[in-house]
Amino acid sequence: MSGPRSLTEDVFSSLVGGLKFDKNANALALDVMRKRPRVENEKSKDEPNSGAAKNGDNKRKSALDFFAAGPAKTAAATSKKQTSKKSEAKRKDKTKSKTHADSDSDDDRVEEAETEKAVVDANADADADKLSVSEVRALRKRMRIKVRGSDVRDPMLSFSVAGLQAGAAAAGPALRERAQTICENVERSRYTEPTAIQMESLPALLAGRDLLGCAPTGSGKTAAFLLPMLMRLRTRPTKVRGPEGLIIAPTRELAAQIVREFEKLALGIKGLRAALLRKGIKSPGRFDALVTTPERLAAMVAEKRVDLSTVHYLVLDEADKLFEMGFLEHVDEIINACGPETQRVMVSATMPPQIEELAQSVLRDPVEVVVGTKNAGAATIDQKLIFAGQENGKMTGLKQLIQDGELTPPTLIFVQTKERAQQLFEELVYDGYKIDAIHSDRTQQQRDDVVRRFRAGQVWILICTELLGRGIDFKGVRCVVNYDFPTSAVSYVHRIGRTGRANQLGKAYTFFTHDDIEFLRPIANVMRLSGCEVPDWMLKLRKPSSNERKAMQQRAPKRAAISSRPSAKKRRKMATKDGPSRDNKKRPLKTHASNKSESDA
Ligand SMILES: Nc1ncnc2c1ncn2[C@@H]1O[C@H](COP(=O)(O)OP(=O)(O)OP(=O)(O)O)[C@@H](O)[C@H]1O
Repeated sequence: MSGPRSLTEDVFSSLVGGLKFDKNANALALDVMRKRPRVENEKSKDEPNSGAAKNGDNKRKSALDFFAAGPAKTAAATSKKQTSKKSEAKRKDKTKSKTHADSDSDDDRVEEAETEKAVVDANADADADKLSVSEVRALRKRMRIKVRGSDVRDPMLSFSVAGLQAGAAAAGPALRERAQTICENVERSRYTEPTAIQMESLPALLAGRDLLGCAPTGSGKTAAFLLPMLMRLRTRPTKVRGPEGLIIAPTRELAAQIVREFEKLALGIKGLRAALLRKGIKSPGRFDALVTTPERLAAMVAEKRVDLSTVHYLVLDEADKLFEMGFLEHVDEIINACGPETQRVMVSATMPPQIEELAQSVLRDPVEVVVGTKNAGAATIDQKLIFAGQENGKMTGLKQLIQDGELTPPTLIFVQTKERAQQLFEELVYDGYKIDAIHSDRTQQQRDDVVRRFRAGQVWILICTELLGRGIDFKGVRCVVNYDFPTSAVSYVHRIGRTGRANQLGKAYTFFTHDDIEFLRPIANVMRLSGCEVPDWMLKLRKPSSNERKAMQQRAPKRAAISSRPSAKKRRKMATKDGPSRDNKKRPLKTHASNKSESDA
């Protein structure tokens, strides 16, 4: 008997040979296909390829507007800001009178009247911020925002109590206080204005819509889904009822970071708590929001330790990664366990077309937002390719970069495997750099410790694998080095995206050898789309076939070990010819700085 196809099967067929997505087999997907109208608010095609490199400078400039505080504000936006100030003053008056009413009486009718008044006030205040249709169109064009979907709301130009409350107007005066607290937290975080993705996501998500958001690395997608979540979660009695919000991320490191961001933005909101789902966690259902990796959650659902039927706001962060094989089966289970009414949010800096189609199939009448050029690197990153000839040329090249002062700390160096992370660490640790390595072979405590010390500036160069490739926000990272060539353009975009975040400038160096040349073109293409100079010959290289690309993604190429020591064979030869081999000379004890704390523990 053949049952309905799962998402896993669908993605598998898409990965093994063209997308054969069976919409009819999936009731939910079928429903989506019937219901989803496709109204184009803006031109939806990506920028044409030609001329992109020529216009690189202009593109970089306009792309910097992801953080709206950029210099080129439209007159419209400025005048609306003044209006917004007026409405904020009005709002303060109203808040005063509201507080007065609250303290004077606890009569239910007063409470009801207040609810209605607050809703009307919020809408009126939000209306004061309203742009005309042509202003909205001009703003989106200037900020390179494309929006698709039915009944899309206007962008939110400022973080205001009225704006936050108007979106979620149904909830009444208690929410006004919450919106006020959120705005204070936003201000404390020094978010002066919403970024492009936040401008569009907030109104849609506050209104309860599903959303698919694609915006460059470091452009504020986390707050784009967290702020509406904070407005949409209900404060509840203390008894255990199950989480209302759920955020899935591909790595524990990213999940932990999202919890920290939640706590920062929710500070002072009574009764709203988020937790990282850990093995030993007691009664996870008592938290309002859970943040987790798919495997951990699926395991706990299977053990019946978490019930997801209460979830009404589900986020898939780094959604395209979560729809890849290995994660997809669990993600599929999680989406089903949350129930069909859950609001679904998917965001990422990259969204390959076949994954996008899959993601679309689980969204209902979504608003789609694309900021900048899809699948390109952030325009704040100066990207460079370095030809190293052979494998051992990379070490020479790296040391040269260090000597030339190009590796401004804090720096991240990406390699393709944990073994190579260890090898590179052992090569560099003797040179006296404040260096460490993070990969999946290290214990969770070591990983947490390394991340903490890197954030604190105690580690200047951090060697890492793809484990840190997605979503991690180390604010000050000035430089990223791809010591090993990334296995896909998507991986490249995310790796280099650890720098150049939040409108800061960053540098990215990528080494390539003779063997990497066959996969150079997709990376050169990303660079061109991001507005960087690339030699013409790279863009004219043969395009790797989709099978070659898939093979490369699944298995990184074999590379000679990173070592300045001669190979074992050479050492044996040297030992018989020249007496004792160099290997017999004792090297200093090699330890990670954090191994100490591990053995101390
Ligand atoms: N409105 C804002 N103004 C200024 N800074 C902001 C704003 N929103 C977010 N940020 C900051 O920008 C940085 C990047 O944000 P975030 O980590 O959400 O990026 P992202 O888009 O999720 O990146 P990635 O694709 O790599 O996951 C963070 O340090 C965050 O605190």
